[in-house]
Amino acid sequence: MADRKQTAAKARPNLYLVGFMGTGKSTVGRALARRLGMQHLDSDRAIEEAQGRPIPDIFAAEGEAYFRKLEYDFVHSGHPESNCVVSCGGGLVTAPGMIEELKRRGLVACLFASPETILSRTKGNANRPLLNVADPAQRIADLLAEREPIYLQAGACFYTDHQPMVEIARHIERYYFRESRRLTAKEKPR
Ligand SMILES: Nc1ncnc2c1ncn2[C@@H]1O[C@H](COP(=O)(O)OP(=O)(O)O)[C@@H](O)[C@H]1O
Ligand SMILES: O=C(O)C1=C[C@@H](OP(=O)(O)O)[C@@H](O)[C@H](O)C1
Ligand SMILES: [Mg+2]
Repeated sequence: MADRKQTAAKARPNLYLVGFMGTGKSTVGRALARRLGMQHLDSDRAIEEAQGRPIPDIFAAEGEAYFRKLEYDFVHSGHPESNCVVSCGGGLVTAPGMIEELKRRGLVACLFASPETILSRTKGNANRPLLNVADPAQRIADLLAEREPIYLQAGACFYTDHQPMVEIARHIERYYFRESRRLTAKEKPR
């Protein structure tokens, strides 16, 4: 019986959190993993650990395209197939084919916030090289305009403005329970 329970636990699909910088993917992902009893991974942290250097250094030395290649490798071969809540870096789903790959591997929740909220949540933090510019508000507006169509088709949408993190985690947890049951039922042979 204990064995059967363990086997069932092993089959839980990954939950990927995607969305723009500052929407709360890393923070909410940690809380969600605790609630769901799953491992938490952050693509940014995994890349930094594997590279032995922080993201701004990778961008400065190697450029953004190289960082996107590291994200590609993380998704395709750098993380477990199941049982994980994965907080993705904000640009990870913008490369062609990445959304499809995440959806093939699990469930995808996309977090949203207004440009004002994004600015207030990211200002004063130098760890996001794309926002280390003279006018971060303008950069946020430009990047959002470019990326929003991609985020809108990336997965189930969750709005985070004026929402306590615990509420966001609860909403996504409900989505995960509902959709993972549906997935498991679909996979069961008739
Ligand atoms: N719903 C929220 N309400 C208030 N602050 C938040 C919320 N979500 C995230 N934050 C804060 O915003 C900052 C960025 O969050 P983070 O999880 O790093 O975002 P992301 O990984 O999407 O870039 C952190 O300081 C975090 O505590
Ligand atoms: O949106 C992006 O292109 C990026 C988002 C960052 O992660 P967060 O979304 O967790 O800030 C990090 O991967 C890198 O600075 C690039
Ligand atoms: Mg993050």
